[in-house]
Amino acid sequence: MDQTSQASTDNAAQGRTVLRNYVDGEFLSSDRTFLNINPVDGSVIAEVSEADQATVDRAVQAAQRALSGPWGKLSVQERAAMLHKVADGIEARFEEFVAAEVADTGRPVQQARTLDIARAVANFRTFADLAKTANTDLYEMHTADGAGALNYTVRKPLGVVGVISPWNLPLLLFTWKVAPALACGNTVVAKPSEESPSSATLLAEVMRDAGIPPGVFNLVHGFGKDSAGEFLTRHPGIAALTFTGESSTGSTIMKAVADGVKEVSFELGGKNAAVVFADSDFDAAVAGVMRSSFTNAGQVCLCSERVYVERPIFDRFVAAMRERVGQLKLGFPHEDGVDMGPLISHGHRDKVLSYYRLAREEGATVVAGGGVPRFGDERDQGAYVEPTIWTGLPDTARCVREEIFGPVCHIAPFDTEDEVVARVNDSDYGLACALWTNNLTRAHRAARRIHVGLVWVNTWYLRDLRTPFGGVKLSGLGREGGRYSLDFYSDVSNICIKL
Ligand SMILES: NC(=O)C1=CN([C@@H]2O[C@H](COP(=O)(O)OP(=O)(O)OC[C@H]3O[C@@H](n4cnc5c(N)ncnc54)[C@H](O)[C@@H]3O)[C@@H](O)[C@H]2O)C=CC1
Ligand SMILES: O=C(O)/C=C/C=C(\O)C(=O)O
Repeated sequence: MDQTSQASTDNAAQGRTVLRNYVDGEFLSSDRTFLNINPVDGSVIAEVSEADQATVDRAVQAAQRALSGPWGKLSVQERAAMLHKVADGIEARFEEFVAAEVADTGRPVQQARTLDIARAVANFRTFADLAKTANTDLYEMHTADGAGALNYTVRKPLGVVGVISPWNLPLLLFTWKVAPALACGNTVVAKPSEESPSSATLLAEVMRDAGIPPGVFNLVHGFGKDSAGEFLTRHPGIAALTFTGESSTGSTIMKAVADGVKEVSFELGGKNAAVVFADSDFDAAVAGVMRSSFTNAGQVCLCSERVYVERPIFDRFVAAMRERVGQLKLGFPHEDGVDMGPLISHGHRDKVLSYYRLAREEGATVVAGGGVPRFGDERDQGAYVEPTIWTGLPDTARCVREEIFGPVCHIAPFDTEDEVVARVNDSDYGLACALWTNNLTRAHRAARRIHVGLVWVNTWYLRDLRTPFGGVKLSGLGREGGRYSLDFYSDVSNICIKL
């Protein structure tokens, strides 16, 4: 039997916290729960109420009703003001959000502060302001009678938007979709990853306290198949579905929404390259590739798992990377100077370790890492792996072609720009690429030839939220960011007036 309450959490019989769903302005628990595990030491953080089909139905119906309630009558300026209140609410409880994100993922506290939670605030502020200041198109046209006509476009909400997000940057990616969806006047039913439900549950409290009307933001917890994820994607009441996660999940979701011809926006996997030319600033390139390979234990879709280095500097580059990887500090999230936490789960660690084994079978030279660190304390029950560097694999190796999503890169030499561009493009994925060179002409030329959605030159993961973000090939469909988000989360209608 479902129970409603004003509190996002409850206590289970064992004294554990239970995270609840948030539907139509009420926190809802269910009989069926799953465990939320801390990947630092394998301990239980909380139980999570899994939303069943009836709960998802209730959430979608509430979201549909809310479209014609007070929310639907707000001006874009009023909506934007409410989203700024949500951002204020996150800031007011900043350290609680940091703690929630750190508990679910084991990431360094410093990263949660400077990247994850800070970006969640920025997502709400940015899309509130963009929606408020967005312009629309105007086309004057000639008509036979000489009087002419005016065409202008208006943006209307799509309706109920389904949001499904992953565990790697939990609140950042959740709010990257929820914020623009709301800014455009939609209502939302959102499912965070089953691996990282805590920060989204806190966000529901912030939404309520900021005065977001009941039904406008609904949170459902659960898994994908036969659970809240699939119930949401198959629901006839949603108008559009936005998803970040694995490419194969994107494909499954696309089939699920096909019958209803729903709009989709997908940010999917990557097998991104970093290319280091001999004319680059060597130290900056080493530092940049360290970041792009090992940030968040390699669990960012933008991370570089393929590194190509021009042959004259190849040996020196590999040696510098080996030295730097040896200095990375793996540890507890709260430790001073910690660089890397565990992977998200033991399940994901099994996957990453299977590639560590495969690399050896495929003939890799293991330059650094390749195994599981031993700490001699509770972290040995956690999901840590060693940051790892390989060399010596052919471009056909599975470890060079498949997304691993861990702290690992393969470094290979190259001889010419044409050759490296072809090798970078020889991938089923096309999300991001980082180029390191001091030759500006080459940077522009290569950047245009590389078939990805995002190219960084002499930097990596430098984000301006107004820019288009997304990938080609198996890496995604559509673009979000700035006006691209406004376009996706709105129905753009043309109004033609004969003068
Ligand atoms: N941004 C990225 O590129 C990400 C890539 N991954 C990769 O994917 C692998 C699997 O990780 P998962 O967390 O299982 O990713 P996933 O793509 O299966 O899960 C992402 C989200 O989709 C939901 N989901 C899964 N199957 C679904 C379905 N059939 N219908 C509706 N929703 C569904 C999940 O519950 C979660 O909220 C990882 O080992 C990693 O390699 C994982 C997370 C993010
Ligand atoms: O900064 C962003 O908007 C997104 C970053 C990372 C991902 O999308 C991902 O890892 O999936």
